[in-house]
Amino acid sequence: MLQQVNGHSSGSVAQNLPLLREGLQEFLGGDTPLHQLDDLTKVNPVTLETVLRCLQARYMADKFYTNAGCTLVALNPFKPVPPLYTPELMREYHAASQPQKLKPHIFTVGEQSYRNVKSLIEPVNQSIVVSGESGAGKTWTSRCLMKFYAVVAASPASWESHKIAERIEQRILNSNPVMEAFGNACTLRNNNSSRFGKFIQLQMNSAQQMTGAAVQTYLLEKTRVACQATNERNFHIFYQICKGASEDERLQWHLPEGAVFSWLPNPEKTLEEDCFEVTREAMLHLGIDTPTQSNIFKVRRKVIPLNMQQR
Ligand SMILES: Nc1ncnc2c1ncn2[C@@H]1O[C@H](COP(=O)(O)OP(=O)(O)OP(=O)(O)O)[C@@H](O)[C@H]1O
Repeated sequence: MLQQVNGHSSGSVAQNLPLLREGLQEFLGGDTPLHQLDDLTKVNPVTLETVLRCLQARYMADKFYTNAGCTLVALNPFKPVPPLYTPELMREYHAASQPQKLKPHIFTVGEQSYRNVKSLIEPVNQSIVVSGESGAGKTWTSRCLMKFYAVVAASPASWESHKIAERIEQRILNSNPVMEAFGNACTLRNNNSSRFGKFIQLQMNSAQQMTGAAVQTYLLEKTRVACQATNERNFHIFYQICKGASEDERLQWHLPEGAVFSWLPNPEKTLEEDCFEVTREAMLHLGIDTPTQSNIFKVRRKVIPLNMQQR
């Protein structure tokens, strides 16, 4: 797309350079401030510069979502923006007669897919592809979508079914900390980088209420357990265990207090992801009881920590 300018192929760009520059000046100096362009299809001429300038202007104005036709471009704000993700806003997008007319948002994408399922006589599965480079915000965006569906697709009629829906909702949200503890690690680009791909399936009944979820994972970077790049870390779960195990558990799991392990580099980095309690709590909600958890966390072979070997 970016190789074509005003309908001409890149071969004729040189001849049209003055025209292009003129168009560029006109666009950049036009009446509409760039941050107000909420759809990249309105950018003209379509060049790398105009698209990036538009996204930059929107980013500076705290507008992190921009449409590009039927695709949504999400910029990572790299700061918390709580008002952008409130349940009230979710309901606003859900209740809107034409959500696509509201400001670009991941909730528009979520709602559109939800309506596509709902509106059809014979429901058709809907897929949302979240892609981008490491640290772009894919995990964040998927979490947002799951929260969105947990809110909008869980309003059943009876108290009993309400309780069931609430449990499913809680389980869906609790799958995130567990998957992230076991499959995410701190890398140079992202403190909470997913080292695996995932296909998340949310299941609904004929009344479009959430009835379950399934997650398929693939391509887990298993080699990270034994080998990590300089300044990167192993999977979060190992640090969580080392930092969060109780005294009894340390004895049981052969993890002396203050032990240093060569396969756990950079333990001094304190990350919010290092919270063992959150993982355990989430596992409990998923139906993994404490004895089963203990079996998972147990280090079966006696591991001699580095600093103990020197003594
Ligand atoms: N919409 C957002 N609002 C606030 N912070 C965000 C948002 N999106 C991303 N972030 C921040 O950026 C960090 C990286 O995002 P995330 O982990 O989702 O990237 P990713 O694309 O999944 O990366 P990887 O491919 O390495 O797993 C998050 O931990 C979070 O701090």
